[in-house]
Amino acid sequence: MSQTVQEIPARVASAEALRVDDLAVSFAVHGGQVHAVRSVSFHVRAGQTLVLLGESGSGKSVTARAIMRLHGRRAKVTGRVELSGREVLALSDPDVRALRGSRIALVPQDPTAALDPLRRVGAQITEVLLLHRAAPDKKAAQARTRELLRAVGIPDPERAYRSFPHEMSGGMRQRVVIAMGISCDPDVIIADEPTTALDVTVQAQILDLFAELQGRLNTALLMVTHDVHVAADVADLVAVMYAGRIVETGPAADVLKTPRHPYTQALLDALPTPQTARGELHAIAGSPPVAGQEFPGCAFADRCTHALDTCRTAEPRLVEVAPGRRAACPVLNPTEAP
Ligand SMILES: Nc1ncnc2c1ncn2[C@@H]1O[C@H](COP(=O)(O)OP(=O)(O)OP(=O)(O)O)[C@@H](O)[C@H]1O
Repeated sequence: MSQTVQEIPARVASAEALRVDDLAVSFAVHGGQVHAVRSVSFHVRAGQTLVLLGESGSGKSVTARAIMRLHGRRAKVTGRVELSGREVLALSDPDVRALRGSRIALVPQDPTAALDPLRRVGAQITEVLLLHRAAPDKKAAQARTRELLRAVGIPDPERAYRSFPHEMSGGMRQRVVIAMGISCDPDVIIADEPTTALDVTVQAQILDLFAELQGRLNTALLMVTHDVHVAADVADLVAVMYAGRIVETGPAADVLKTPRHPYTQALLDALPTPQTARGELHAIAGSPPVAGQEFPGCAFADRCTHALDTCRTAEPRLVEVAPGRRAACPVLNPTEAP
């Protein structure tokens, strides 16, 4: 018999759902390699939300796609990705396909692209349930689809069930994609800028929905965003990315309150506040690195107000700066000489 969302047993809160170790992704391009992601390591436990935060081009989406093995043939991926104890990068293609949608689900930025425009919403969710054998038969899958549409806050699930995607608002479509994502009770949900395409009030509703579902389902959530407010809203842990690397990571409340890397500080300084007068925004000086740009030292040095000469020659390592917190800036976090 199929389970309702409320009936799904709670996962063990301390269980590690996703572990990424030393992930590196590079792309073969004309005349060389673009190193899009390097030395990325983190883990997310059941019930936790980790936000990958950074500007456009920092490597957030490439990281998310590599975890799901959606990186394409031109990419070279090294490192380890462990999903509930299974090594994803070593699995065969059919095994990875079986994992996607069942143990790990993706909620993309654009819900329209994730849905078939020619098929009714209910049929699309029912199909996912049957494909992954999450319901014993069609009737049970249809009943569970209605339950899922209700669980993601769609006011008239019956009508939504029979609707085509274009008959729904962007926010409702994103709820449908989330319903599809949680349909097989995955261990991990990856949400890649899930609210960027939505207007502000709908954004807040969708973030509330993620929080509510997390409380109920105890799924691990990896969210990708460039928006500090989104990170502050949903994250337990945050990993700040710059030029393909994590430059700072730790509990979101600490990292966003007392950042220990100049890039995180700059991101926070660039936020408008109710007191910010027009024209007074502190945009981060300089521009982010372009794809393929290589740095002998710290990639942020040219934009950093704290940079020393050594920052341009020696690559900073991510080191523990407080319990549970790591940052890759020896200038803000000097260690005592041996
Ligand atoms: N298929 C590809 N071939 C070559 N380079 C790529 C490819 N996909 C991504 N990149 C490069 O990898 C880097 C990281 O891209 P990524 O999409 O992860 O950034 P992001 O932080 O998610 O930003 P955005 O929010 O704009 O997607 C960028 O420099 C991008 O140009």
